[in-house]
Amino acid sequence: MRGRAGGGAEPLFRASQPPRLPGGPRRLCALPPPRAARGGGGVGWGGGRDWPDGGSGRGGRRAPARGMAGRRGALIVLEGVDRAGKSTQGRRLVEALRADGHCADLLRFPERTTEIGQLISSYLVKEKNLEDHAVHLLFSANRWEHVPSMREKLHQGITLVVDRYAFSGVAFTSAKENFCLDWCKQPDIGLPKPDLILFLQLSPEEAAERGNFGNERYENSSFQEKVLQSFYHLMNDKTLNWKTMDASKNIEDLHREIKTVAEETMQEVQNKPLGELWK
Ligand SMILES: Nc1ncnc2c1ncn2[C@@H]1O[C@H](COP(=O)(O)OP(=O)(O)OP(=O)(O)O)[C@@H](O)[C@H]1O
Ligand SMILES: Cc1cn([C@H]2C[C@H](O)[C@@H](COP(=O)(O)O)O2)c(=O)[nH]c1=O
Repeated sequence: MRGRAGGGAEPLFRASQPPRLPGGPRRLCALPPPRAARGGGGVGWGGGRDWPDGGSGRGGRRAPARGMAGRRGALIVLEGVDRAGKSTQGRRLVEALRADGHCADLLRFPERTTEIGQLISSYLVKEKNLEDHAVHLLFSANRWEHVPSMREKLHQGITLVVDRYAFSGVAFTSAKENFCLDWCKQPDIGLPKPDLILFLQLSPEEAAERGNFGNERYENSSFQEKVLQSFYHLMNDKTLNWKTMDASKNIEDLHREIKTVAEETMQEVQNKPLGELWK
């Protein structure tokens, strides 16, 4: 995801966007407008929040605290090297899930609109230099600051599609000199555990041929190759549900595969408790 330098990411789903009225299944979640939509500045928290009747939820009607059927949403993470297509697929997935009548929101990390996120952004665009350990902890803090709203939404029945998560945090920092995977994982222990991690596999060479590669701090192929190796180490962890997707496929074919796996996962986990990462 590009074009967020200087803070102020553009919303992926604008609050003004009219809710979709699916012809398919009725939505199972109903909730008040997100804080981000009320307070402004939020990104990806489903400004296009949809109520079952297509209403806004404002105007006196009280929303239930949980999904109507008591089911939780799935936490689905997209990972991969820079330019693998995570943002493209994340947007497509949320659009498709919503069109099918599911409640789904898109979130991305780093979430550059918060104070921590703006500091991270200025580091990534090379306006600011930060010590490597410190920036690693900032990336993690940026995730933790969103945990309360993530948990709330998941328990309200909203599926969250997350563009990068703790795995990027570990893969990028551990690709630097003198960082081990174990140290890098520590600050993210206990985050909500993803139900599915879609690894968009693409060689750094192919990724570098995609749009605007080379502008931000980590965008060079030799570093991205080290990042890829770190991802492979993380993928050996069989306590996590990694699925490798061939990101060299065209956008539509890849989208269809991702949607199928995502829907299976949503079905499987809806009555299961949300886990804690690396615990
Ligand atoms: N399957 C694909 N085939 C060819 N081009 C693609 C594909 N998916 C995405 N792209 C293009 O590659 C570029 C990067 O895509 P996108 O922003 O989705 O990747 P990303 O993984 O989110 O990148 P980053 O992590 O660097 O923000 C965009 O120009 C996008 O249109
Ligand atoms: C979450 C996270 C990300 N990074 C790196 C990975 C990318 O190079 C940038 C973010 O770019 P995007 O276009 O906004 O996806 O930051 C990282 O080093 N640590 C992290 O925790």
